[in-house]
Amino acid sequence: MEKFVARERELKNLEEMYDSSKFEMAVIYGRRRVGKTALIKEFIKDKPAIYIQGIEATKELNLQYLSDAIMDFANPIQIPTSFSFRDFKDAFAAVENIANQQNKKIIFVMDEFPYFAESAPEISSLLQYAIDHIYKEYNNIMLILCGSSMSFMEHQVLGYKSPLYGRRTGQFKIRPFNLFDTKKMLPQVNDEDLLAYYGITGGVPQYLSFIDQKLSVAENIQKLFLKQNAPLQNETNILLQEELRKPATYYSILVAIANGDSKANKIYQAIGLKSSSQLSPYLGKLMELEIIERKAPILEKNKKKSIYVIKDEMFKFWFKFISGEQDQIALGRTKAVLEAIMHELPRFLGPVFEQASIEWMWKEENLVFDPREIKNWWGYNPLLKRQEEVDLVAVNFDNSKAMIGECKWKSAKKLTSEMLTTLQRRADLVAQDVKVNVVGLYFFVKEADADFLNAASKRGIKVIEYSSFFK
Ligand SMILES: Nc1ncnc2c1ncn2[C@@H]1O[C@H](COP(=O)(O)OP(=O)(O)OP(=O)(O)O)[C@@H](O)[C@H]1O
Repeated sequence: MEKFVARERELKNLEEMYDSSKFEMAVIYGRRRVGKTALIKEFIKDKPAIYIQGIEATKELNLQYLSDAIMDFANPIQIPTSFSFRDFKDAFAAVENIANQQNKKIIFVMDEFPYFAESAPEISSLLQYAIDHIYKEYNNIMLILCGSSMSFMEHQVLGYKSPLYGRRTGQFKIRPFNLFDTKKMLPQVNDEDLLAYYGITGGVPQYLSFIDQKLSVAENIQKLFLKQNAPLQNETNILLQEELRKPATYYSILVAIANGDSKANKIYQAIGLKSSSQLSPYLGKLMELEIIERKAPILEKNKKKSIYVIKDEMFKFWFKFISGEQDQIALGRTKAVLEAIMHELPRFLGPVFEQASIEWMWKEENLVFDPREIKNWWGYNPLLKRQEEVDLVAVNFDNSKAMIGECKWKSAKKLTSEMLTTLQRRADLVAQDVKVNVVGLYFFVKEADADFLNAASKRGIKVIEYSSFFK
């Protein structure tokens, strides 16, 4: 693996758990390829740890591998034998015996926990027994359960119906990298290309690890999606198949959303379902997996105003540029496909830049107030008789104040003073609609020239150039 980067907060919290004088149980979960195992390996690398990964196999084989891991830890130089514990109960008890013998706190990691539970459904109850009657008595075990089946981890491990409910002392939902962590992974890439890679991969560490920093963006797109056996050519299908029973229906829903159907009543019609209530379980599941999200304008209470959009950036890129071209790609006719992607890419990066600007705002310390929420806003402008949108609205703790921002991923010469007027007009519209006092206007741009900076400054609008994000 490349050099491990980011995850500072998670590592610090895990360290604190390890240093405590009590039994601790951390639950780590998140999307596939997001770096759960990498985080665990980094955390345990210089600590006494029994690490075992569940596999899609029988109970006997999972127990055998667990037994091997425990015996290896207890006696690393022993010649391998085929000893196996009688059952998981004995294996869990043995972990405690070893910790007691060695007289130190040990970490016991069960990675891919859902595979253990599939092969041996009693495992959660047996683990609960071990925690309540053994581990909590001696306080020298830190247990880590990890899994990428998010629904399994959320319902069967964290949920109140699980025997393990209430045992965890720390919970870590691992998310893709933001722009700033993405930069740590691709330090040699220039900032402009960085935004493209962030947009294409959604900051998922494994996808970032496929990027060759010496190649151009076009060459990397070719390498990741278009070449024969390209690692992401079929990744969305693989993920849908792994997580869902009826991937075909989900696939059609994603195609509909990617084509611009954002309301439930449009989506169910587009895919031939009978009603929007038939659609809801599918949408629910896709939201749980964080592939799509339901969006509403900031501070909007009326649920009817919400729309569905693809949240996972890699899915967004794939459904926009790859899904319709699979036949061409299979035939190796990728030149025109790549040309079309590169032509559309700046537009695709518009919303990515909005997201990056929001992340800048969350991290910036010298704002007029600390935001409680930062989101888009959209609504009807009665004077212009049309819908208007604002890229970024940040509100303070009691929703009384707002900062308003517009984001433009365009070269300096395409910026005009009308754009500043539009921002001011829209800020007034937001102020009226959500009853806030606007205390700051921001214009986020790729780059700006002196004329634009002057014009903005005269109107009290702060211009934030993309290059300053990293200072
Ligand atoms: N913090 C990190 N720093 C550098 N590279 C990372 C980091 N996290 C993940 N990676 C890269 O991403 C790859 C995938 O990560 P990992 O296998 O840990 O993901 P996972 O969430 O356990 O995935 P899965 O659920 O699919 O097994 C790693 O092999 C590594 O190349």
